[in-house]
Amino acid sequence: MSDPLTDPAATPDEIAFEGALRPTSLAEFVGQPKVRGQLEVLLQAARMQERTPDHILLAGPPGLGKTTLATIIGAETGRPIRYSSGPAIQHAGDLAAVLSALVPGEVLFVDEIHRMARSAEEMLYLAMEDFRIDIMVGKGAGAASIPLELAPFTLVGATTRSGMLPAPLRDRFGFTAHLEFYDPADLERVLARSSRLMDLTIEPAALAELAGRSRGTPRIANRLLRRVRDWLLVHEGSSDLEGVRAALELYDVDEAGLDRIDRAVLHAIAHRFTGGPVGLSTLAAAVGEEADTIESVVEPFLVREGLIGRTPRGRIATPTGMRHAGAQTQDATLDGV
Ligand SMILES: Nc1ncnc2c1ncn2[C@@H]1O[C@H](COP(=O)(O)OP(=O)(O)OP(=O)(O)O)[C@@H](O)[C@H]1O
Repeated sequence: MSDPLTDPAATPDEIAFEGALRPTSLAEFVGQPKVRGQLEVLLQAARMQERTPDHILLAGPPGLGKTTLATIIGAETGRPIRYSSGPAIQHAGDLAAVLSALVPGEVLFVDEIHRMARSAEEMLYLAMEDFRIDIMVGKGAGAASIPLELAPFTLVGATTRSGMLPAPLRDRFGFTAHLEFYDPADLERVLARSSRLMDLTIEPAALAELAGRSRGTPRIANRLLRRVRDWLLVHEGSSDLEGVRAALELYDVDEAGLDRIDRAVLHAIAHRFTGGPVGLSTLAAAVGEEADTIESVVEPFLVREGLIGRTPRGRIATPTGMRHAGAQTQDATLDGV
């Protein structure tokens, strides 16, 4: 199990908390200036021509605001929004039921769209292009296809793996927004906004500290803020830099945003395997974690921070990573791998 504090995926108990902190307009949406600008033009053009906006694909790692943007697209266009997800659409019939219930102009949000069944994907091609589907009734020689007209709608798909989407589906989106990790200044603004909504007063230096430990991800920033709020309440502590540092120390999040598992992985590569290279399964066994967790949650962050590198022979610690783990560096040329 990965550490829930720094895992970018939402936990079930977070849904209500996240809903309360979700911006409801593009103006309120912090950061991602490029995507915001692109969406503004796209939505305004549709408004001016009184048509449904083009289908939109939101691509990027978890916790960066895809669901939030979908909700905003609904709000900005003044249209109702219906939520679904790839894993919930396991048959073409599941999709037909959703599509046939849409009201004119509705926004249909499909989270994790890359996990939808293949048979449903094919139905979606026609629906996206022509706002109609063919429903198959009967079997064998008596089978017939009945065309069904759909209300015009805007599909907003979200994916953490745009590379896994088949090209014909990707091509049917009029616009793809690529969400990037947030820089610390933007995360500070996310945190300032969230603390206002949570009725918390936190000093700017303390917010900056939290932002620096949030892995470029608003979901993690909000989650750390929630832990700091609890700490302040229980310890009657002060909401300054020292208070935030003490709270994060309790939860094992270090100054670079590394948690217990990140540090265990880095420490194993640096010390046990003397800087690497080491294969994924050996590493997983050494730290007692699932290889999948290491590959999908821990590694991308450590690579992005320049602490480890991936080579054809396995994972290595960079000199920065070796220093972070308190290990001797043997080869200064590894920096920036
Ligand atoms: N740009 C932003 N400004 C303010 N808050 C944000 C922003 N982006 C995300 N958040 C907050 O971060 C949390 C997670 O966002 P959201 O659920 O939209 O992420 P997601 O990309 O859809 O994640 P997943 O891929 O796991 O579904 C929400 O509470 C949301 O309010």
